[in-house]
Amino acid sequence: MSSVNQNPMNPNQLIFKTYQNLAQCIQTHVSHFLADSHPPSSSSDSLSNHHRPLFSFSSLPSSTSSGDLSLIEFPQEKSLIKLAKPVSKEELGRATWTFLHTLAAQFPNRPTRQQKKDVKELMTILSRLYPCKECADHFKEVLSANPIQAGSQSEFSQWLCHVHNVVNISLGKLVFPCQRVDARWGKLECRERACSETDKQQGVTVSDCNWYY
Ligand SMILES: Cc1cc2nc3c(=O)[nH]c(=O)nc-3n(C[C@H](O)[C@H](O)[C@H](O)COP(=O)(O)OP(=O)(O)OC[C@H]3O[C@@H](n4cnc5c(N)ncnc54)[C@H](O)[C@@H]3O)c2cc1C
Repeated sequence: MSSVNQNPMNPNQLIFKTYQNLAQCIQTHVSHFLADSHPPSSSSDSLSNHHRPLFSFSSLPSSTSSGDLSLIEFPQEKSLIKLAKPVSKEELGRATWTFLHTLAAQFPNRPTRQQKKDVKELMTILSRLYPCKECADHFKEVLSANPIQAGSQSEFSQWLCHVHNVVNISLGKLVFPCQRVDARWGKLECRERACSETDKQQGVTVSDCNWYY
């Protein structure tokens, strides 16, 4: 006896069967996707699973170690991305003062003419480009009443402490004791390049030769 199908499908049945297979296929993929969207129990599992979607909202961690910041983990990238949220005037101010006082703490004891010019320009540019307009305008006035002094590291850090205090006073904040500025803003933990032979011959200190260019 031949094994040929004795009941061949008519064209309508064939089309119906094809759609049925297609629907089943889609259903299978969707259920795999949903299963993948739930985070696995260990972080190593999550990193080795290459079929996970890049991220899905259902897999967002409910809380993070960074307090109120919302973070999305990209398992394959092993990186954290902060969801954008507006930066407050206070946060911006603290970050900028941190940058400026840290810069002043690293400033050379014997700055070159170029370095003195650079910090002066930096302050002027800051007073023009500072992202908070009212702060920038106020800082312009502060600078014109208190011209920058950057003849040495201590001169620059004391001047900066003074202008920060001018801003503090205008905001009704406490005045910082500038004799304590070195205790508050110490040296930066950063790998330093070795001094060249010329630097050493000229008696340039390690902290200063990192600055010479
Ligand atoms: C150039 C500039 C201009 C600004 N202008 C304005 C403005 O017009 N209006 C406004 O609302 N905000 C302004 N801000 C922001 C404001 O100065 C503060 O940064 C913000 O209010 C947050 O204050 P804070 O109390 O957390 O400490 P911050 O003043 O940000 O100080 C940060 C830290 O620095 C230390 N510190 C404080 N004073 C001194 C000092 N004199 N010397 C050394 N270290 C010090 C303290 O440990 C303090 O915690 C300005 C910021 C900058 C950088």
